[in-house]
Amino acid sequence: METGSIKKKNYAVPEPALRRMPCYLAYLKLEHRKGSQYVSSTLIARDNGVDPTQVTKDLSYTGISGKTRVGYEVEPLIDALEDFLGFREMDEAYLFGAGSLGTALLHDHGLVQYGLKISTAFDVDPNVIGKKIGEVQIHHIDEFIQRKGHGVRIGILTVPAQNAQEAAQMMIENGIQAIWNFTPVRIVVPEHIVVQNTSLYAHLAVMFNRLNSAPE
Ligand SMILES: NC(=O)c1ccc[n+]([C@@H]2O[C@H](COP(=O)([O-])OP(=O)(O)OC[C@H]3O[C@@H](n4cnc5c(N)ncnc54)[C@H](O)[C@@H]3O)[C@@H](O)[C@H]2O)c1
Repeated sequence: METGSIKKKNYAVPEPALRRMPCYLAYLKLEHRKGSQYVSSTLIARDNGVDPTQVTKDLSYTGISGKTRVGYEVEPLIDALEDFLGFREMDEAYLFGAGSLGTALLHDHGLVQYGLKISTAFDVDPNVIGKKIGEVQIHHIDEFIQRKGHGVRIGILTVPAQNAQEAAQMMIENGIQAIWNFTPVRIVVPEHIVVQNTSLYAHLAVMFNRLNSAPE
């Protein structure tokens, strides 16, 4: 794996396609483990609940196309998807707020497989500063400000909602260019800053709604 900067910009690719690609990737890895050498777009479509033409279109962004009758060669497609999604380059991130969610993310081994390594965590609580969670040391937020210019461009925001905007501002002022925002606050940032909002609860709300409106 290379260490690198924030992944190549693939802005031309629609977001729904980008969201489907990690699912195809996980599926292809399972197929690879089962010993499959080729897999058809029809099969990928069926097993992922997507239309086959959609699968072909989504996968065409990687530059790989299927062969008539046999479909896609599994291994090269895995490589192409991982390259395309930037999962093979390792980006370094700082985590802000090492509380209950921050700790869970620090314990997650999956992030590294997807090209994100949390190297340091920052907090304001004297009870956690100086401790280690997994391999990651927790420092006082002031140390981040002193580190300005150290080249880390990704920040994971897991502070309480009431501190989110202020923390985001401080992150940006000190070189963070992309914020993975787990707080429920829609933080206001300059246009050039990348923000990705993520909420487990939004999906939970959808699940409850679907469950409660399902026909008897
Ligand atoms: N997106 C999701 O699915 C999801 C799930 C759970 C929680 N959350 C949100 O994540 C955030 C954290 O939740 P939690 O349960 O881990 O809270 P928590 O109270 O356990 O942890 C928050 C941590 O942030 C620290 N902190 C406060 N101000 C800070 C600052 N300015 N800089 C750095 N650290 C600071 C606190 O000391 C604490 O350690 C909340 O905004 C919560 O709403 C989102």
